[in-house]
Amino acid sequence: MKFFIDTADLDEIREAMSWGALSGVTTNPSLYAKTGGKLADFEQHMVKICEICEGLPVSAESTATTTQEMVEEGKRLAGLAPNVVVKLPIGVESLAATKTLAEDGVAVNMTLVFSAPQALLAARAGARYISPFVGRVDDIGSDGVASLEEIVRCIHNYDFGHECEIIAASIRSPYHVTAAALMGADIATVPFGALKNCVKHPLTAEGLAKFEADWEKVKNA
Ligand SMILES: O=P(O)(O)OC[C@H]1O[C@](O)(CO)[C@@H](O)[C@@H]1O
Repeated sequence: MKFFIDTADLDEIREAMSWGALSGVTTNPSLYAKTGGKLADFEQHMVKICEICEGLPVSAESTATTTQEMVEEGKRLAGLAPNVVVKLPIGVESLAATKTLAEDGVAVNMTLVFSAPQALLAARAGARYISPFVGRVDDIGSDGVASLEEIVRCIHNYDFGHECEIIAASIRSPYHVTAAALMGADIATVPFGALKNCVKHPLTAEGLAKFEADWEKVKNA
Protein backbone atom coordinates (compact mmCIF):
# COMPACT_ATOMS: atom_id res chain seq x y z
CA MET A 1 0.00 0.00 0.00
CA LYS A 2 1.22 3.49 -0.83
CA PHE A 3 1.02 6.49 1.52
CA PHE A 4 -0.29 9.89 0.44
CA ILE A 5 -0.33 12.84 2.82
CA ASP A 6 -3.73 14.47 3.32
CA THR A 7 -2.95 18.15 3.82
CA ALA A 8 -2.50 21.45 2.00
CA ASP A 9 0.09 22.71 4.51
CA LEU A 10 3.39 23.25 2.67
CA ASP A 11 5.59 22.73 5.76
CA GLU A 12 3.85 19.46 6.59
CA ILE A 13 4.25 18.29 2.99
CA ARG A 14 7.95 19.27 2.91
CA GLU A 15 8.65 17.49 6.19
CA ALA A 16 6.71 14.33 5.33
CA MET A 17 8.33 14.23 1.87
CA SER A 18 11.77 14.27 3.54
CA TRP A 19 10.92 10.94 5.23
CA GLY A 20 11.09 9.31 1.79
CA ALA A 21 7.94 7.21 2.13
CA LEU A 22 5.30 9.35 0.40
CA SER A 23 3.76 8.63 -2.99
CA GLY A 24 1.39 11.58 -3.33
CA VAL A 25 -0.73 14.33 -1.77
CA THR A 26 -4.45 14.90 -1.43
CA THR A 27 -6.06 18.24 -0.62
CA ASN A 28 -9.63 19.40 -0.32
CA PRO A 29 -11.32 22.81 0.15
CA SER A 30 -11.38 22.38 3.96
CA LEU A 31 -7.67 21.57 4.07
CA TYR A 32 -6.86 24.62 1.90
CA ALA A 33 -9.08 26.81 4.13
CA LYS A 34 -7.07 25.57 7.13
CA THR A 35 -3.88 27.06 5.63
CA GLY A 36 -5.52 30.51 5.71
CA GLY A 37 -5.08 30.76 1.93
CA LYS A 38 -7.19 33.14 -0.20
CA LEU A 39 -9.26 32.14 -3.23
CA ALA A 40 -6.97 34.14 -5.54
CA ASP A 41 -3.93 32.18 -4.33
CA PHE A 42 -5.45 28.69 -4.56
CA GLU A 43 -4.01 27.70 -7.92
CA GLN A 44 -0.51 28.99 -7.11
CA HIS A 45 -0.66 27.08 -3.83
CA MET A 46 -1.42 23.89 -5.78
CA VAL A 47 1.52 24.66 -8.09
CA LYS A 48 3.80 24.95 -5.03
CA ILE A 49 2.63 21.56 -3.73
CA CYS A 50 3.21 20.03 -7.17
CA GLU A 51 6.75 21.45 -7.21
CA ILE A 52 7.54 20.04 -3.74
CA CYS A 53 6.22 16.63 -4.86
CA GLU A 54 7.52 16.67 -8.42
CA GLY A 55 6.26 13.65 -10.34
CA LEU A 56 3.91 12.46 -7.59
CA PRO A 57 0.12 12.77 -7.92
CA VAL A 58 -1.36 15.84 -6.17
CA SER A 59 -5.15 15.98 -5.89
CA ALA A 60 -6.63 19.47 -6.31
CA GLU A 61 -10.37 19.61 -5.74
CA SER A 62 -12.79 21.39 -8.03
CA THR A 63 -15.58 23.38 -6.40
CA ALA A 64 -17.62 23.67 -9.61
CA THR A 65 -21.20 22.41 -9.55
CA THR A 66 -22.13 21.75 -13.19
CA THR A 67 -20.57 19.24 -15.56
CA GLN A 68 -19.40 21.96 -17.92
CA GLU A 69 -17.83 24.00 -15.13
CA MET A 70 -16.16 20.89 -13.69
CA VAL A 71 -14.66 20.07 -17.08
CA GLU A 72 -13.45 23.66 -17.53
CA GLU A 73 -12.05 23.94 -14.01
CA GLY A 74 -10.62 20.42 -14.23
CA LYS A 75 -8.74 21.25 -17.43
CA ARG A 76 -7.45 24.48 -15.90
CA LEU A 77 -6.26 22.67 -12.74
CA ALA A 78 -4.68 19.90 -14.82
CA GLY A 79 -2.81 22.57 -16.78
CA LEU A 80 -1.14 23.89 -13.61
CA ALA A 81 1.35 21.01 -13.43
CA PRO A 82 1.78 17.58 -15.02
CA ASN A 83 1.17 15.83 -11.67
CA VAL A 84 -2.21 17.42 -10.87
CA VAL A 85 -5.10 15.02 -10.28
CA VAL A 86 -8.51 16.66 -10.44
CA LYS A 87 -10.66 15.77 -7.44
CA LEU A 88 -14.42 15.72 -7.96
CA PRO A 89 -17.15 14.81 -5.45
CA ILE A 90 -19.32 11.91 -6.68
CA GLY A 91 -22.59 12.91 -8.40
CA VAL A 92 -24.25 12.66 -11.79
CA GLU A 93 -22.61 15.91 -12.93
CA SER A 94 -19.16 14.77 -11.85
CA LEU A 95 -19.54 11.32 -13.41
CA ALA A 96 -20.18 13.01 -16.76
CA ALA A 97 -17.27 15.39 -16.15
CA THR A 98 -15.02 12.43 -15.26
CA LYS A 99 -15.83 10.74 -18.56
CA THR A 100 -14.88 13.85 -20.54
CA LEU A 101 -11.78 14.60 -18.48
CA ALA A 102 -10.58 10.98 -18.61
CA GLU A 103 -11.04 10.93 -22.39
CA ASP A 104 -8.86 14.05 -22.50
CA GLY A 105 -6.16 12.31 -20.46
CA VAL A 106 -6.90 14.15 -17.19
CA ALA A 107 -6.65 11.97 -14.08
CA VAL A 108 -9.68 12.24 -11.78
CA ASN A 109 -9.90 11.35 -8.09
CA MET A 110 -13.57 10.77 -7.22
CA THR A 111 -14.18 11.75 -3.63
CA LEU A 112 -16.95 11.69 -1.01
CA VAL A 113 -17.47 8.02 -1.83
CA PHE A 114 -19.30 6.02 0.84
CA SER A 115 -20.77 3.03 -1.02
CA ALA A 116 -19.82 0.30 -3.49
CA PRO A 117 -22.31 1.45 -6.16
CA GLN A 118 -20.83 4.96 -6.03
CA ALA A 119 -17.33 3.51 -6.40
CA LEU A 120 -18.30 1.15 -9.26
CA LEU A 121 -19.93 3.99 -11.17
CA ALA A 122 -16.90 6.23 -10.65
CA ALA A 123 -14.61 3.49 -11.97
CA ARG A 124 -16.84 2.90 -15.00
CA ALA A 125 -16.87 6.63 -15.77
CA GLY A 126 -13.06 6.58 -15.92
CA ALA A 127 -11.88 7.73 -12.48
CA ARG A 128 -8.15 7.11 -12.00
CA TYR A 129 -8.56 7.15 -8.20
CA ILE A 130 -11.55 6.53 -5.94
CA SER A 131 -11.61 7.88 -2.38
CA PRO A 132 -13.89 6.05 0.06
CA PHE A 133 -14.02 7.63 3.54
CA VAL A 134 -13.38 5.69 6.73
CA GLY A 135 -13.33 8.07 9.71
CA ARG A 136 -16.48 9.98 8.78
CA VAL A 137 -18.41 6.69 8.62
CA ASP A 138 -17.16 5.83 12.12
CA ASP A 139 -18.23 9.33 13.20
CA ILE A 140 -21.89 8.56 12.47
CA GLY A 141 -21.78 5.30 14.43
CA SER A 142 -21.23 2.99 11.44
CA ASP A 143 -18.21 0.84 10.63
CA GLY A 144 -15.86 2.77 8.35
CA VAL A 145 -13.44 -0.12 7.93
CA ALA A 146 -16.24 -2.52 6.90
CA SER A 147 -17.55 0.06 4.43
CA LEU A 148 -14.08 0.49 2.90
CA GLU A 149 -13.60 -3.27 2.67
CA GLU A 150 -16.87 -3.70 0.77
CA ILE A 151 -15.76 -1.04 -1.72
CA VAL A 152 -12.23 -2.48 -2.13
CA ARG A 153 -13.62 -5.97 -2.81
CA CYS A 154 -16.15 -4.73 -5.36
CA ILE A 155 -13.59 -2.64 -7.25
CA HIS A 156 -10.90 -5.34 -7.23
CA ASN A 157 -13.42 -7.83 -8.69
CA TYR A 158 -13.35 -6.11 -12.08
CA ASP A 159 -11.10 -4.81 -14.82
CA PHE A 160 -12.31 -1.37 -15.83
CA GLY A 161 -9.97 -1.14 -18.81
CA HIS A 162 -7.91 1.57 -17.16
CA GLU A 163 -5.85 1.91 -14.00
CA CYS A 164 -8.08 2.62 -11.03
CA GLU A 165 -6.68 2.80 -7.49
CA ILE A 166 -8.54 3.03 -4.21
CA ILE A 167 -7.42 5.75 -1.85
CA ALA A 168 -8.56 4.98 1.70
CA ALA A 169 -9.51 8.49 2.88
CA SER A 170 -10.61 10.13 6.10
CA ILE A 171 -7.97 8.08 7.90
CA ARG A 172 -7.56 8.94 11.56
CA SER A 173 -5.32 6.31 13.14
CA PRO A 174 -2.65 3.62 12.66
CA TYR A 175 -5.48 1.10 13.06
CA HIS A 176 -7.22 2.54 10.00
CA VAL A 177 -3.93 2.26 8.08
CA THR A 178 -3.43 -1.38 9.07
CA ALA A 179 -7.02 -2.25 8.18
CA ALA A 180 -6.71 -0.55 4.78
CA ALA A 181 -3.47 -2.42 4.01
CA LEU A 182 -4.86 -5.79 5.16
CA MET A 183 -7.81 -5.52 2.80
CA GLY A 184 -5.59 -4.46 -0.10
CA ALA A 185 -6.49 -0.78 -0.49
CA ASP A 186 -3.96 0.62 -2.97
CA ILE A 187 -3.28 3.86 -1.10
CA ALA A 188 -4.04 5.45 2.27
CA THR A 189 -4.14 9.24 2.45
CA VAL A 190 -3.20 10.19 5.96
CA PRO A 191 -3.13 13.57 7.75
CA PHE A 192 0.27 14.71 9.07
CA GLY A 193 -0.52 14.00 12.74
CA ALA A 194 -1.86 10.51 12.05
CA LEU A 195 1.13 9.84 9.78
CA LYS A 196 3.49 10.73 12.64
CA ASN A 197 1.48 8.43 14.92
CA CYS A 198 2.08 5.62 12.43
CA VAL A 199 5.83 5.97 13.02
CA LYS A 200 5.41 5.60 16.77
CA HIS A 201 4.89 2.56 18.97
CA PRO A 202 5.07 2.50 22.80
CA LEU A 203 7.46 -0.47 22.71
CA THR A 204 9.72 1.39 20.26
CA ALA A 205 9.89 4.33 22.68
CA GLU A 206 10.47 1.99 25.63
CA GLY A 207 13.18 0.07 23.73
CA LEU A 208 14.94 3.27 22.71
CA ALA A 209 14.93 4.58 26.29
CA LYS A 210 16.54 1.32 27.45
CA PHE A 211 19.20 1.42 24.72
CA GLU A 212 20.02 5.02 25.68
CA ALA A 213 20.20 4.22 29.41
CA ASP A 214 22.41 1.19 28.78
CA TRP A 215 24.68 3.19 26.48
CA GLU A 216 25.15 5.78 29.23
CA LYS A 217 26.38 2.90 31.44
CA VAL A 218 28.84 1.87 28.70
CA LYS A 219 30.09 5.46 28.38
CA ASN A 220 30.59 5.76 32.14
CA ALA A 221 32.20 2.33 32.60
O1 LIG B 1 -12.79 13.14 7.52
P1 LIG B 1 -11.64 13.98 7.15
O2 LIG B 1 -10.47 13.76 8.04
O3 LIG B 1 -12.02 15.42 7.04
O4 LIG B 1 -11.12 13.50 5.75
C1 LIG B 1 -11.75 13.86 4.58
C2 LIG B 1 -11.14 13.22 3.36
O5 LIG B 1 -11.62 13.86 2.25
C3 LIG B 1 -10.71 13.82 1.19
O6 LIG B 1 -10.89 15.03 0.54
C4 LIG B 1 -10.95 12.64 0.32
O7 LIG B 1 -10.36 12.70 -0.90
C5 LIG B 1 -9.35 13.67 1.79
O8 LIG B 1 -8.60 14.80 1.55
C6 LIG B 1 -9.66 13.35 3.25
O9 LIG B 1 -9.07 12.12 3.53
